[in-house]
Parts: sequence; structure tokens; C-alpha cells
Amino acid sequence: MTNPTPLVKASALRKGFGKKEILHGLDFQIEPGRIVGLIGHNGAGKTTTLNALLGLTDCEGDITVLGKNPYAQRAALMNDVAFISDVASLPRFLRVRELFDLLDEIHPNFSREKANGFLHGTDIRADAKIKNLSKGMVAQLHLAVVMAIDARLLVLDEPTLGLDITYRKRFYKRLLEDYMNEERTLLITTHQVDEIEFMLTDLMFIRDGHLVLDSPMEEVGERYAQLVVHPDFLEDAKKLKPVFEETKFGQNIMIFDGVDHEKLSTMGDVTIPTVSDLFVALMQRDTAHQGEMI
Ligand SMILES: Nc1ncnc2c1ncn2[C@@H]1O[C@H](COP(=O)(O)OP(=O)(O)OP(=O)(O)O)[C@@H](O)[C@H]1O
Repeated sequence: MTNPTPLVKASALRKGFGKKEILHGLDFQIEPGRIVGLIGHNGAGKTTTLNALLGLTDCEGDITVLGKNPYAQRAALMNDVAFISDVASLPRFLRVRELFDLLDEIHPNFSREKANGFLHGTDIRADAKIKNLSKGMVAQLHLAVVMAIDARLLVLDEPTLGLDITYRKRFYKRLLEDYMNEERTLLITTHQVDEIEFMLTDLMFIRDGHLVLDSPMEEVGERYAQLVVHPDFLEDAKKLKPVFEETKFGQNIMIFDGVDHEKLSTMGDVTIPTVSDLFVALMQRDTAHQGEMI
């Protein structure tokens, strides 16, 4: 990470509700052109982090997005930031055409032509009332609207919640093929990590308001290894202090942090863990060394 002007810069970011602190001092940066997955359990603080970044909530510490303080300069920032949240709803009483009229008027970077183009090939017609569209169609419409905004940062909070697998795949394909380029940055949260793994350039894990991983994907692949341990080498492998171990279908599987992959390959089959395997491993990290996992 050498870029001197990150798109997002957070340091010692804290947020509490009442007496309960939710974010415990996050430090992270996001560079332009990246596709970042922010992954965590329910209640870990993902939406709170995104809200801080979007200026929807005030917080302690420093956060700048495109050089602006999101809370103080939210209106100006929103010209360059687009957002889909799991709770966002489009005005249901409008027709699709009327929604585009409205956006044309209020958003300087909205292109009606592009939005119409993105709806091409879907079942959504310009005179359809939003309240009569299915959940999947509303998500498609939402994506079309957002992709028609020339934004530098796109924030997606569980954008495919409630959609079937076909819609979810189409959603991400469209996003990647029709929207992303080197100048655009995407920050996305989802519980369906397997479905976005292919497109991520960076991975952030948040657990109980702490960042437990913040790394480019290629470094994740260099740093972590999953080993299906040959029974003869079980004790040797344990000595290398796996961060996680489990028995699955009679096989001993371990995940290692920072252990030479070649050394591991003398003890069994080595692969790079999937994001979901890594997630399970790191979220339980506190107990792994105590041998409680097997
Ligand atoms: N406005 C609020 N007032 C009080 N507590 C809140 C508020 N918003 C969030 N919280 C609490 O903050 C914690 C983190 O919530 P957040 O929505 O950021 O989690 P999340 O990681 O997005 O979870 P999920 O995956 O379930 O959406 C939760 O314990 C939640 O109850």
C-alpha cells in the first residue's frame, strides 16, 4: 500500500451507542481501484463502520473519505459516493420513470441514459410502479440506479440480501463487468463470502468492533495456508502452531499463519484457505492454541 492519498483513511475510529462501545479504534485505509470485502459476524460493527464512512453517524477518531470529513461534509461527499444498503428502499409509490426524473433533478452525476441501458434485458419497464416489482427486480433497479451514478466510491451493505442465487450472481457479474474500473472503488459487506471472493482485491475481517485482518488478497494467499495433515505428521504439524484445527470427514485440517508453504507440503496437502475457511479460523482464534477445536 504505497499510494500517498488513500480514498478512505480511518484512524482510531471509535463509536459507541450509550455506554456500549461498538467500534474499538479501527485503523484502515482503502486505495482507489480496490474491491474490498468487509466481513464479520452479525453485530460485529460492519454497518456502523460503513455509516461512519458515509457520514451517517458521528464518531470519535479520524476518518476522511475522498479527503473530506464524511459527517461534516456529507452533502458534498455524496456527489462522489453511491450506496446500497440492506435497509435502503426506493420510493415505492413512484414509477421507474419518475424515479429517474427525480434522480436526474437531484443528483449531478446521475445519467438517465445509463440507467435505462442497465435496465435493458431485465423485466423492469419504465412505467412499472416500484411497489409492484419483485424483491429481485427492486434490487436490479437499485443496482441500475447506483451504476448510473458516476461515483468514485460505491458502498454496498448486504446488497443481495433476500435474493435468489441467480439474481445474486447476475448482480455481481453486472457490477464487475459494467461498473468497475481502476478509478472506482467498491466496499462491500455480505455474509455470502464465497460469492464475492472471486472479485475481491482486499479482505477485512471485523470481530466485535476490532479489525482482525486487513490485507490484500495476494498477501492472504502468501500468509495463510490450509493443510490436510497426513496422519504420520500430526504432531509435527501441531508444533508449528496452527491458528485453527478441525477434523472433517476423518481428515485433520489445520490453518497456519506465516508458516512456509513448502515446509507444510512435506506433511500433507497444502492449499490457500477460502475466505470462508479463513473467516471461521480467525474468528475463533482465541481458543485455537488451547487445543479446544479438536
Ligand atoms: N443506533 C443504534 N443504537 C444502539 N445500538 C446500535 C445501533 N446501531 C447498531 N447498534 C449495535 O451495534 C452493534 C453493531 O451493529 P452493526 O449493525 O454495525 O453490525 P453488523 O456487523 O452490520 O451486523 P449485521 O451483519 O447483523 O448487519 C450491534 O450490537 C448493534 O446492536
